[in-house]
Amino acid sequence: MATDSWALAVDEQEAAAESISNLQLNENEGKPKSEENGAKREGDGDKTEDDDKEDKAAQSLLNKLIRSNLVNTTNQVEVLQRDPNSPLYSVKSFEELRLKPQLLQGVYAMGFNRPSKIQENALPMMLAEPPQNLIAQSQSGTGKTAAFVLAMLSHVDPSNKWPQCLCVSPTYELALQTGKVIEQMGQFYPEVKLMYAIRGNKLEKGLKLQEQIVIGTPGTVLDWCQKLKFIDPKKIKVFVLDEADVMIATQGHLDQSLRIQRMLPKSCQMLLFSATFEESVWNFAKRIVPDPNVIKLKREEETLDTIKQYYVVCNCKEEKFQALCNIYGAITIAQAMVFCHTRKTAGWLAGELSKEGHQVALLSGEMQVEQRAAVIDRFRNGKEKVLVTTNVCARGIDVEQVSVVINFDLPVDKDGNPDNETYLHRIGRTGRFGKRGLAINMVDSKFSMNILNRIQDHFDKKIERLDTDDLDEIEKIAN
Ligand SMILES: Nc1ncnc2c1ncn2[C@@H]1O[C@H](COP(=O)(O)OP(=O)(O)OP(=O)(O)O)[C@@H](O)[C@H]1O
Repeated sequence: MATDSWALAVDEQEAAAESISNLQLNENEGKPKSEENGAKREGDGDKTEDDDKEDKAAQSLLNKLIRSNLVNTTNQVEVLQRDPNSPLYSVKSFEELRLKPQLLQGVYAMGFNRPSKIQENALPMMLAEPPQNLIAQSQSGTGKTAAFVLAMLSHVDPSNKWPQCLCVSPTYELALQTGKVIEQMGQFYPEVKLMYAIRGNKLEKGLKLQEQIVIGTPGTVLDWCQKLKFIDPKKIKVFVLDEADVMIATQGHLDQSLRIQRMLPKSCQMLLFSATFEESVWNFAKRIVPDPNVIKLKREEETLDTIKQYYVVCNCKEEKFQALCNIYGAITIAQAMVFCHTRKTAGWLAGELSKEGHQVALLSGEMQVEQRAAVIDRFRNGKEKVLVTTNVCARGIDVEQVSVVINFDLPVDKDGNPDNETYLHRIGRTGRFGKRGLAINMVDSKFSMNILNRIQDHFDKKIERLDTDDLDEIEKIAN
């Protein structure tokens, strides 16, 4: 069915366009000119680099908003020291870091008992004297933000009433989130003040900032350093560039970040963080951070080993819905995620499931990031038992407790080929959890049967046929 890939492409563009225009609508209010270069041309259909950046930024924000704790990993941290002869320090407790008591109190008040894997190595390096430069990469949720926030707070001298730490984030919303962490961790250290260099924060001409830490987006930070001179860049001791992979997706941000970096003194400590580390990020990182120490933490791989996979053959979406109802009638499902191609199908399906008495949450492309986070949060807290979504909305979101995943439509890319990566991400689990899961794929045409076969071949894992009219057979899959 050729319309499948077309529908997906349309849905993706539609969703991207809307989430972007939502973000951009907000962003353009009172925004300095220098940051308006990312505006999307309405209706041009093609995804631009800026759209990708907004996708990434939105995803990163979503992850932050819904994350309640640290992502654990069994992988080992890889450390490349600038000076291989100097001893490699790592710490197993926050006490070993000899933090200021007010900061230690802040760390514990946040519920942190011990450093995360990345923090074990990154914190001693960042807190060392003389200061060391660092490039660190690890997946979202592994404790990078908390690490550099602690480093910034440790390095400021509160008796000096001028900016000493500068942190740049790719978007207004991400800057606010990081700001919140600074405020939380510094809650017992009220002498240290924070200023947001973000759109809408208009200061009087000629003002000199007294706050020791400034967090903002590259355009505004650059203006404040260069044009408006609210900040004297020569007095900056610590420069943090967060979410480098999101940052470089926009040419403007990349240039602005480099221009900020060039205004800083040679002695300034440069720190750069990224969730991913493709070639482009690495090239950018090396330009921002001279003589770096490098810390990398590999992402935990997902696997299909503990997942039982089935497929159901149907003729149309109504039959697929009926099959879904039969499955629900036969086995107890604590929580399920159902993926559809288009927002229209997702909306329709959520409506039908509600009519059947299911508590359904719908994640849809027209929702703002905060609304999406609220839906995911409710679902994670068990307020709804079924989450119906399109792939665009749920990409990158981990809802680990879900034991059943239903592909109401199989994942295909824009050319109509199987999207194996998305398939794995939807139903796979990281080895560590090892929880058994159930995946049910709905097939409704020769096209989708072919996609299913290719996915099966790709992973070399059998996907069994399931007859949803046979209640006994369905019951067996639950065991
Ligand atoms: N040492 C720790 N112990 C317990 N929880 C922690 C620790 N460090 C961070 N956290 C918590 O873990 C979550 C993820 O941490 P953090 O936001 O620093 O990760 P991150 O790698 O910066 O993620 P992202 O790339 O999404 O910003 C947060 O809720 C944070 O409060």
